[in-house]
Amino acid sequence: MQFSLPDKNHPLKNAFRLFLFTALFCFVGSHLRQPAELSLFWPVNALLTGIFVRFPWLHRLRYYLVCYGAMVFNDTLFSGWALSAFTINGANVLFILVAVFMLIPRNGPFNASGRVKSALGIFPACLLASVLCASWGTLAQGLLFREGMLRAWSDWLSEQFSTGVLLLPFMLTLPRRPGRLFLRRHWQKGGPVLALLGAIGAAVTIGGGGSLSFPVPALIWCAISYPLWLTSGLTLLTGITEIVLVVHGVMNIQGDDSLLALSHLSSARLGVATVAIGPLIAAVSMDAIRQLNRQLAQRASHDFLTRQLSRFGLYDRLQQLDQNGELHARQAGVLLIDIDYFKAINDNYGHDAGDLVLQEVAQRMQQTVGEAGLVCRFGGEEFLVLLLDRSDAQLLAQAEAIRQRIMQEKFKLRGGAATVTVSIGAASGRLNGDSSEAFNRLISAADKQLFISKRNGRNQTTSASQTRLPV
Ligand SMILES: Nc1nc2c(ncn2[C@@H]2O[C@H](COP(=O)(O)OP(=O)(O)OP(=O)(O)O)[C@@H](O)[C@H]2O)c(=O)[nH]1
Repeated sequence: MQFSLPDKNHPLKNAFRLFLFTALFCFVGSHLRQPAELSLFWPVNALLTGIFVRFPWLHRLRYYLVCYGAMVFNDTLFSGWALSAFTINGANVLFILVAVFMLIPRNGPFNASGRVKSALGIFPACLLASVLCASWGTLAQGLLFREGMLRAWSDWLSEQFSTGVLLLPFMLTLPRRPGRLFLRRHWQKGGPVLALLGAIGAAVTIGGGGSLSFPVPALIWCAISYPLWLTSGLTLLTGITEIVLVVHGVMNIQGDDSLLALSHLSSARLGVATVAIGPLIAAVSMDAIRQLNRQLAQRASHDFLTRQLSRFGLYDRLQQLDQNGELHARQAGVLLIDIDYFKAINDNYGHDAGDLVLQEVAQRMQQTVGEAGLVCRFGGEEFLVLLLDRSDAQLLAQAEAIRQRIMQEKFKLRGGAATVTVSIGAASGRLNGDSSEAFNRLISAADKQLFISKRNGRNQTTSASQTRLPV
């Protein structure tokens, strides 16, 4: 199934299609007028709102006039109305205008996050649009149908509000090829739909005031299992089904002796239970989402292989410390540590062995600096150690301790044991002003020292304050 979309370059074609669309759904709506004057569903307002919000460039006076024309045309032709066709349909256009104005995306085209935001705004938008639409409509209708104003107003409002809230989420989230998307991804996950059918069946069988809420847990299960548009579609269908079943007396919300022998209270209790379980299911799934977010954050901030901070994680940690004022004016020491001839380890022992060396080197570094230092895999076979509040002499001593610890104990690799050495560049300074800038300056100073260590034969530490320590 693919929709034929409005085309910016063909205004006449758009106007023609909008006219037909509006007239068609007005025709459908006016044949749902029951029991008498007011329609059971008047979907055209919500449908047009959805179209105008999804295609904001249609939000032009001329297209509203086309829709209004189609509404008046339908009522003049099929309802036999004259002047009232003009006044009553003003209420419909008012609904569309208010809802579109509140939901239309203001920052650029209608993207996915815009849709979600619009979905959240549907409730207040429909409420305001329905109140205004019902007020205007009741004035016109009061003259026409001579009904009690308050009753007419509340009927009108509740119909417009419920139809808008049911239809618009679906309209705003529906993808272009829903059929193909559904078949490709979700056809095996039938459980939630079966539960929904079961819940509606139970509501019909049990009846009573609580039965309307029976589908709530199944709909939340749908929300967890299916995409937004599909859940919105199923919610729409459930809502329509319930209203139709109630109207035709199939679903008896007043309770009835012909139904299961359950009291009103039992039905209400079941209803309350299903409502209560709804937020619980939502809370459990939110908890799962939060856990997943934590795992993702952990993955982004830590290097998968060595389990040490990634470069991103280090900067993130520094930012946190900085925001807490824990870095200001403190002495920071940076050690840039690069494994010597690491390519040869890969070449001689294989990439897996190279990975083991990286893990073991990181572990030895962490054991040497302990909790006091931050160890980060800065990239490839290069590590960074950050130590706070150390004098230059202490920083160099720490660097030497790391170097010795890595060099002294051979690494057990498949096919033998190898001595691994590292070259270190050290730099230190006070973190005044912008801490991240000061930190970057330290890194670049340490990098220069690392280069000198490499150039002078590797397996040594060089520092900005005290050049080259002995091998
Ligand atoms: N096994 C493994 N190898 C890596 C990883 N990341 C980078 N390398 C390798 O590290 C090697 C770095 O090589 P070079 O930059 O030439 O450095 P080197 O051989 O250590 O030489 P020097 O630094 O000059 O002493 C490259 O062969 C990369 O493929 C990794 O995650 N695992």
